Amino acid sequence: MKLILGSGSPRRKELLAQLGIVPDAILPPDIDEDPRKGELPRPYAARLAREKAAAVAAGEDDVVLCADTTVALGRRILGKPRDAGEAADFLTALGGRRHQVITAVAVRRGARVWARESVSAVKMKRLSDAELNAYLAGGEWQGKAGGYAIQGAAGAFIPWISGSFTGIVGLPLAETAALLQAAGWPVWRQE
Ligand SMILES: Cc1cn([C@H]2C[C@H](O)[C@@H](COP(=O)(O)OP(=O)(O)OP(=O)(O)O)O2)c(=O)[nH]c1=O
Repeated sequence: MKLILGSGSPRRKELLAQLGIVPDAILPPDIDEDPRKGELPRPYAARLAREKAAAVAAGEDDVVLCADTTVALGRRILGKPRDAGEAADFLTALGGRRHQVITAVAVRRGARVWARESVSAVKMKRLSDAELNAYLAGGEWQGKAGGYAIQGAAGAFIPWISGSFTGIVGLPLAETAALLQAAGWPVWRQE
């Protein structure tokens, strides 16, 4: 039995390492991440996590772990910005309001799938032009849902959250540990 992390996200590898887990392989999935027409953020994240888990090639007895993080502003899905201009639009829309961060996790072993979602609320302050421009120039928005990373400089823009910090960063560890255990992966084995 191998553990395959189906993710190219360095955050997910690091969060897994917090549990002392080092995957046997890292195989980033390649799927279409376009939302369907009218699709709501939570079902969208849940669908993507499952599709990622299905797309990773693995042996019958291997455990595949995948996740998807989506930022939701009401019914609107904010994915990874295409460029700095889109990141600026996202951050301007998020500033001064509360939004949700959904991370869906899917664990697959053979044909069986265990899945859960973690939903957190995040308040971002309204950004001044100087804050926005400096943040964009720093490049941390790249590859991050909603165009920010709470674990970096954008932590200074976030006075309040309710939910799971690890979920916002990309892999909710409470849910992940429970799903891995359910799939038969010994999370708490003693060395
Ligand atoms: C909101 C937020 C997102 N993120 C990141 C986590 C994810 O890597 C990314 C959302 O994109 P995802 O599509 O969930 O993941 P990914 O494309 O990085 O990797 P893969 O599909 O191969 O697993 O945003 C942060 O690092 N910090 C944050 O505060």
